[in-house]
Amino acid sequence: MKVIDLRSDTVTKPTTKMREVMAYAEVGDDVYGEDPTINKLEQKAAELVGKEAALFVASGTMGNLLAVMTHTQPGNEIILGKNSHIFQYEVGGLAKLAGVQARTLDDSEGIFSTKDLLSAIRGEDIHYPESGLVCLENTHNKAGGVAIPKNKIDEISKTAHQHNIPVHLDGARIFNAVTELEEQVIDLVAEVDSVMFCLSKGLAAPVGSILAGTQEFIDKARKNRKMLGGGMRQAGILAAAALVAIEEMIDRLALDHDLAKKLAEGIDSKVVTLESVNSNFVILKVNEQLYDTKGLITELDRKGIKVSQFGSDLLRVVTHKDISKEDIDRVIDIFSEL
Ligand SMILES: Cc1ncc(COP(=O)(O)O)c(CN[C@H](C(=O)O)[C@H](C)O)c1O
Repeated sequence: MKVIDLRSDTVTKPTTKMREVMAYAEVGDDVYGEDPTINKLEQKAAELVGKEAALFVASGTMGNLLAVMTHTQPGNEIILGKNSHIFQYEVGGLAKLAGVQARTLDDSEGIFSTKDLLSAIRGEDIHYPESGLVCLENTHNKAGGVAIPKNKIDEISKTAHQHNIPVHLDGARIFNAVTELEEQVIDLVAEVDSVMFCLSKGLAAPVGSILAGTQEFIDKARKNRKMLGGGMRQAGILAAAALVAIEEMIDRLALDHDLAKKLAEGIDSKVVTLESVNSNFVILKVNEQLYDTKGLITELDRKGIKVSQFGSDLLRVVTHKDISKEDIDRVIDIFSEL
């Protein structure tokens, strides 16, 4: 039976073209800055998001950790959403490895308010840590893949900058955000100081993310990456696939969003109701009178459908390039039969 894997867009497999270019990639020792394919990727990625420089890293988590480490000093307090990926799902790296404490704000709608930000920014007081960084996320995972409009990103960034605090954007799915908002990515990230975006999710590269910012910031982040053991040698093999990801896989994200909408509109089931659909995320609420959520996930898995648990009675369904229209039709049928 064919498995329809809707757990996440992290499961995307590289395209045939990615595998071909990986095989013939021109490589060198990237620790010495001599991998031509990495250099080309970092230059193109920086241009793509309108920043001075960019760094190829192993994962989105590493990119976010490097941003926190590089913007802050140990002992700083960083301000971020209580539902942010950096706070919820990055293993406490900001405390253990960056030595900062988290000040969380309500980002249930995908971003916190300027009012809440102002109340969290530390003033001068002998008792206070310094507010060292503000982190945002777009699209926002725990808010259901919601895209945050430019004006909200800019408003928070402006307020942070008025208090000399830098802003990092966790843009793991920033290209899903621009697809949803029909914005240019350069405009959407213009006011943030650093942005991380994932190559290995909707863009389907096998590995990696990009961290972009000023040249000075990226030079420091590169050194921090080396300290974390993230200096890579002939990484052009991975960069070749990443170049295909940014050159060819951004425009097709609209297809994933269309399939998410198709699923949301087609769901007609006694066991789940539609909670939300944003970008490539569909959130379903389980009727716990009929199924407990974990039991339903197991039953779906038995039928060849993989989904994620997203809350006590919520499922997350994420569409991506390896999901077809026919797959979505089958998922709708299976839910209607349950
Ligand atoms: C907003 C955001 N920022 C960062 C990351 C981390 O990226 P990786 O470290 O997995 O490459 C993720 C991954 N998200 C993954 C998923 O959604 O399946 C899991 C939860 O880690 C993310 O959603």
